[in-house]
Amino acid sequence: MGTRESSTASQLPDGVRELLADRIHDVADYPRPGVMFKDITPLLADAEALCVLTDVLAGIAREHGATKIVGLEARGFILGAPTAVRAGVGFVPVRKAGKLPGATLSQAYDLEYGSARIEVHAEGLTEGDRVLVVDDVLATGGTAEAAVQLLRRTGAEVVGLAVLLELGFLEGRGRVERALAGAPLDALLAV
Ligand SMILES: O=P(O)(O)OC[C@H]1O[C@H](OP(=O)(O)OP(=O)(O)O)[C@H](O)[C@@H]1O
Ligand SMILES: Nc1ncnc2[nH]cnc12
Repeated sequence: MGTRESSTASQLPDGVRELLADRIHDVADYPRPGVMFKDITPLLADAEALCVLTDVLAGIAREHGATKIVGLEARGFILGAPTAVRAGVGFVPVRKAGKLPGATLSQAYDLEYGSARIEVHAEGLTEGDRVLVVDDVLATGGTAEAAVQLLRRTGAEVVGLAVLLELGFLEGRGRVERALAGAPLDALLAV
């Protein structure tokens, strides 16, 4: 995968950028013609890369004083849960509609390739929680924007969003930064 430097302040230790970037593979025309899908499964399958990625994300969580990690279904769960363990905080899932058993708050959004609705348990977060949102890819920013808006409605403070990879050409950063209202957006890699 060809990458440029992230436009965030995230400083990756020597060699880590390559370790991660080399294990994200391009898949053309998936899931729709015209989409270049960024497949993170080779990275997940590599013990060293997964461990390093989790450590970097946990470092961001500590830096921001996060008390909870929120992962966005589904790939955000894979990265978010081990990050929470490493950071010593709890994990809260934001799920696609209809998957959570309790009372939920809900938010609709558009994707690069479709539209969807996300939900969180209404009592999963409360005032006083400091939330770091974790996901794999920032594309159009629709998912992250909706997640930040949804999480604010719980009363929690969103202290940042951390993603493995930002697709800069889709220009999602602006809308997400507006939603974050000053909280940092850390993208470890950007193309
Ligand atoms: O910035 P956006 O344009 O909103 O796109 C980014 C989102 O799209 C992908 O999730 P997807 O909804 O495809 O679900 P998955 O993780 O379940 O595959 C990705 O994991 C992000 O959550
Ligand atoms: N091009 C892409 N690759 C991987 N995940 C995505 N989520 C939205 N767009 C994506």
